[in-house]
Amino acid sequence: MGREVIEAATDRQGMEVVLAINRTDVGPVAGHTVEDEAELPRLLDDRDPDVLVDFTLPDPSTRYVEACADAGVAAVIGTTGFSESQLEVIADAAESVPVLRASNFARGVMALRRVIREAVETLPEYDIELTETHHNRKRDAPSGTALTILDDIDSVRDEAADRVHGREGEQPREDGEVGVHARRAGDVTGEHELLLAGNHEILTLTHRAESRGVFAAGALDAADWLVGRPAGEYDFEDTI
Ligand SMILES: NC(=O)C1=CN([C@@H]2O[C@H](COP(=O)(O)OP(=O)(O)OC[C@H]3O[C@@H](n4cnc5c(N)ncnc54)[C@H](OP(=O)(O)O)[C@@H]3O)[C@@H](O)[C@H]2O)C=CC1
Ligand SMILES: O=C(O)C1=N[C@H](C(=O)O)C[C@H](O)C1
Repeated sequence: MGREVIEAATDRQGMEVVLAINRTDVGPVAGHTVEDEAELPRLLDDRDPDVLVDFTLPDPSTRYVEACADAGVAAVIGTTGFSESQLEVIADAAESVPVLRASNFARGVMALRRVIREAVETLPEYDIELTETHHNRKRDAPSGTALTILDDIDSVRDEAADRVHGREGEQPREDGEVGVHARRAGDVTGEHELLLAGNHEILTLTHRAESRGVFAAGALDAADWLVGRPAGEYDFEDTI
């Protein structure tokens, strides 16, 4: 994703890449020298970017957002898989600078989330199963988007659902539970499908990302929107 973001930002009118970092030396990307992430605090002071866009892992991501808070730089976070304590670090940073975190920067997923909330409210008694499919290199499961969708479901139901991750052996479905299934295969960019079933009918709502460019474009839209906002935590939905 880092590569996608650097390339998209380089091509975008009105945007300038003043700094690119990575853990390992990967050579130049889109003509930009990629520098050592250990140098981030100094580089933020020297280059003075308006905003940092991060797609890495939870541990580096929280270190980067702390560095942004110290340097007064806004942060867009696309990384997924944070623990509760790491989310607290992000919330602390957001007391000093604007921070926008989203598990999925595809606009179609923003629309999917709205439709899912509507469908779950309209069909309160229906069984729900959520399936996500990603490439075989993805580390976190279920995906960040799946967790966001599960929170969306809880937000419109009277009670938080029991999340049942896969099923094995004697495990009949309980009322109100939501089955969650993570598939990892090949080069799949990212698919999320919510199935609602009951009353002799089935409704499936699916989003399929066809290229990682869609996430980079959304993250840059978010970056553009975030610059100049007051300190605080923001969501991709706030940008619409
Ligand atoms: N919000 C959204 O729309 C999207 C979110 N994502 C999320 O973005 C994240 C990154 O995804 P993706 O680009 O596919 O993952 P990759 O594994 O391809 O890249 C991870 C990056 O993090 C770096 N990294 C790994 N470990 C460390 C470390 N300990 N310290 C510093 N840097 C480290 C890697 O550096 P190195 O090159 O040295 O290995 C690499 O640049 C994931 O959490 C994914 O779920 C992905 C797509 C869309
Ligand atoms: O790791 C990925 O690739 C993706 N991760 C995000 C997630 O965990 O939801 C978003 C997208 O589905 C691609």
